[in-house]
Amino acid sequence: MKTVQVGGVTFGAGKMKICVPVCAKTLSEALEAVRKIHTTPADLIEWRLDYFEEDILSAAKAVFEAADPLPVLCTFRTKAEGGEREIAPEDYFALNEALAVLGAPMLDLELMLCRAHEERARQAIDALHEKGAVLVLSNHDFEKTPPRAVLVERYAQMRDLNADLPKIAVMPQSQRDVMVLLSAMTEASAGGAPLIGISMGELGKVTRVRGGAFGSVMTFASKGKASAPGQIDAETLASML
Ligand SMILES: O=C1C[C@@](O)(C(=O)O)C[C@@H](O)[C@@H]1O
Repeated sequence: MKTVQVGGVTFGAGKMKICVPVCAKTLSEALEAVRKIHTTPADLIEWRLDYFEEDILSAAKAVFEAADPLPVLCTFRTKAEGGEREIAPEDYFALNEALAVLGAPMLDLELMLCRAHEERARQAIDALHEKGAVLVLSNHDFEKTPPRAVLVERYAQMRDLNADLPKIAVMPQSQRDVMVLLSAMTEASAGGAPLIGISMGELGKVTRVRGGAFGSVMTFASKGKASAPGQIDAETLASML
């Protein structure tokens, strides 16, 4: 498998990397959450910016420094894709560019927002890469699992937009849906291209543990507040992996 390096973390080599989200409203809550994550086997931290109620850019350096040596994935998850807050598209791209300037090691941009504002998105993506940030392009469906061909096509669109790590998280309604996601991941990662795939909820838990066998290089686990249905506690997941 091709690898993607972020600080001391090599995605695509060895086991799936464990990412633990921080869903804090204030900087002091975020620092406390980061401290707790350091006691877990997490490989990296996701800072969910849509939960944060203080000034993101003023807090960013303190969060990155507290997390060190773990890299931080900065994610503003929009309401449309299951997040806490709305944001105007220009503010969204500008925020991500500013975070890259401040040294964010990894950033998550949503595929649908990027496609709806493609020219602006490509400009932002180039700017993030110029600053050395690793880009996760993501897509979520908290209701259902779209057909396999749609999922494969979305992974391809993410690669076309220069994603380093394309990511899809969808909700299964049946066991078959879990297999639809795994099958789409297998096709989209053929040839060794790394990606991330998650089937959420109870039914999908198997993908959070065994997704690595189907091309997934990262899995999300919880410490305290989970950021999505089906997330497994970080220590438990590490022992399962
Ligand atoms: O995209 C994802 C994956 C996720 O939704 C999950 O299912 O674990 C959790 C989110 O915090 C993250 O941004």
